[in-house]
Formats: sequence, C-alpha cells, structure tokens
Amino acid sequence: MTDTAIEAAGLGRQFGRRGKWALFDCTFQLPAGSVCAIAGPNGAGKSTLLALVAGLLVPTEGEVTVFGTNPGAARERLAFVAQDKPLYPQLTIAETLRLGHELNPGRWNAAVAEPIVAGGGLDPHARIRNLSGGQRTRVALALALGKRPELLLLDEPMADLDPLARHQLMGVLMADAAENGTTVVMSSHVVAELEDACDHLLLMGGGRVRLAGPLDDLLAAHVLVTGRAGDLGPHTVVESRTTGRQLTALIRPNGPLDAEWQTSEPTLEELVIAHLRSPAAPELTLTGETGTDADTDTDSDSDSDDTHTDETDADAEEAAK
Ligand SMILES: Nc1ncnc2c1ncn2[C@@H]1O[C@H](COP(=O)(O)OP(=O)(O)OP(=O)(O)O)[C@@H](O)[C@H]1O
Repeated sequence: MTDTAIEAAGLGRQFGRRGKWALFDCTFQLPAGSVCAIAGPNGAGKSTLLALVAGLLVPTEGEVTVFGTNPGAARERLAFVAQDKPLYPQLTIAETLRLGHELNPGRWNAAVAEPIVAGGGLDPHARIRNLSGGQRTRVALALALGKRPELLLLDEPMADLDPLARHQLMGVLMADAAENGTTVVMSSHVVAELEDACDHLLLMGGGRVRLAGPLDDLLAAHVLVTGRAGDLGPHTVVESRTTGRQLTALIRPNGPLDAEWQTSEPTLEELVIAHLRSPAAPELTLTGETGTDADTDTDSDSDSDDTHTDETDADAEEAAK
C-alpha cells in the first residue's frame, strides 16, 4: 500500500529518428486521492506524460511509478481516456460495455457505466462508428469509470462535449472520484473548468514541468502586485507589464513586500496565463507533505510512434482493459 499514486523521477521521452524530446527532466509526486489538472500550451508534453503514466509509452530516460510499481503492473488499477478516444468502430455501445465487462472480470460495475451512456440518450444498439465525437467521449468515459479504476487518466476529456454534457459528466466524474477516493489526472485547455474540480496542478511547458504541487500552496506562493512602476527588489518576477506608470506583476515574494504595492492572490487562470506568457520564468515544485519547494532557473519531427498516434485496434483494446 502506498500513499503516492504517481511518482516521476527524471522522466523523459524522445520521438522520431532525430530524437526530439517531447518530455524531459520531469520530476513530481502525486498523492493518492488527488484530483490533478495538467495544463500547458499545445505541444507541451501533456499527452506524452499521460501515455507514459498509462504504460502506453516506454520512457527514454528516468522512471515513472504508479502506486509504487511500474505502470504495466498497475494496468488493472488504472484507466486512460486518450485524446482520440480509441474504441472499436464496428461494435455497438452495448457490445463495447460488454467487452469492458469481459476484460475487467471482478472489477466491472455496470451500474456506473450504463447510466453514463443513458445520460446522453444514446441507443445501446448504435455502432461506435456512427456516433459523434462527443457521443464517443461519453462511451469512452463510461468504459473508463465502469472499470472502477483507482487512477483515472483523462486527456482533454471534455474537449468535444457540449456545455450541458460537459457540466453533467464533470459532475459524474467528480462525484465518483470523491465517493471512491479515485486519483484523477486530467489535462485541459479550459482552465476555468479545472479550477473548481482540482486540488493539484501540473503546469507543463516546452516538455518540462513548470509548476507542480497542491493548488492552494501554488496559488499562495504567488502574489499579484499593482503599483507605481518601481523596483520589485528581491522578489522572483514571473511576469510583469507596465501601463504608463502603473506596473502589474505576478511575483513569488522572497521576504516582505513594500506597503506601497496593492496585493492579491492570483486565480488559477491568472497563474497559468502568466506562466504561459513567460516560458523562461523559474520553475516551482511544491510538495504538500514537507512544505519544501524547489525554485530553479532554468522542430517538430514527423516520425511518429504508432502506439501514441494511431487509432488501432490495439488502442481500442487498451481503452477497454
Ligand atoms: N508519436 C510522436 N511522434 C513524433 N513526435 C511526437 C509524437 N507524439 C508527440 N510528439 C511531439 O512531442 C511534443 C509533445 O507532444 P504532446 O502531444 O505530448 O503535447 P500536448 O501538450 O499533449 O499538446 P496538445 O495540447 O496540443 O494536445 C510535440 O512537439 C509533438 O510534436
């Protein structure tokens, strides 16, 4: 038994003949039972990280463990909804859920999976190939939750859902996670969507971890300051903008702030956007347990890895397992 759901140490992955690093030097810990948001710009390495944690990709360097073991050995305990939602197109929805049952003997819970499908008014006899993108997402989420995973990995799960479906399925996901203590890791570009749901944040950029830790601690480590343009002295400036004589900056205070600054705690959106605008800002990893932190300054290749990009029957089988 371990209290850590995911531990990555120096994790990295290269792709293609030119060996481009999609992810490198990735080190973080996620406590079991957390709901973690993964944010970051396109190409930041979010999907690569999720595929490594799911055991669908092998690291080029470093290591990742899931519940203290390698991801392959933890396969039964995790479910992964990949960005392209691989499912068998020729099966019906009912056959897909039956396959989920057969591939997860002793774990499968139809009472969780079936209402998710029914909630979208889907005909169980409809074939996957005839479903819309959002309808396929609903089936993929039903398959993942029906498996009763201890770790649920979701790569932009809500991207093709309408606002009502998004709201309803997010509610189902969070209620289910709270009831069962499921660890959830979810990437999204809609930061507002993550704010209410998540208690941990992993902000990626350029293949690296930029911010990692409990969300409240990360927010508390930053201050938005406004005042007459002046010296921010010993503080770490993540991003600053000047309008006339007025300066607005997101900083990490190193000591007391001069009383002349107006200060407030940033929202998640302000924190993420400031870091996205300033890719060279120092990284920050906080660990809730110890309260310690590490604050460090610090061509696309078309050769593809089939495991990661192609919608194959193997991917569909992975999704059902
Ligand atoms: N199979 C692959 N073959 C070659 N390069 C790849 C492959 N998969 C990812 N990459 C590259 O690795 C980098 C990270 O990609 P990844 O899909 O992990 O980013 P992401 O943060 O999920 O992006 P997005 O927000 O657009 O989904 C990108 O530069 C991408 O081109």
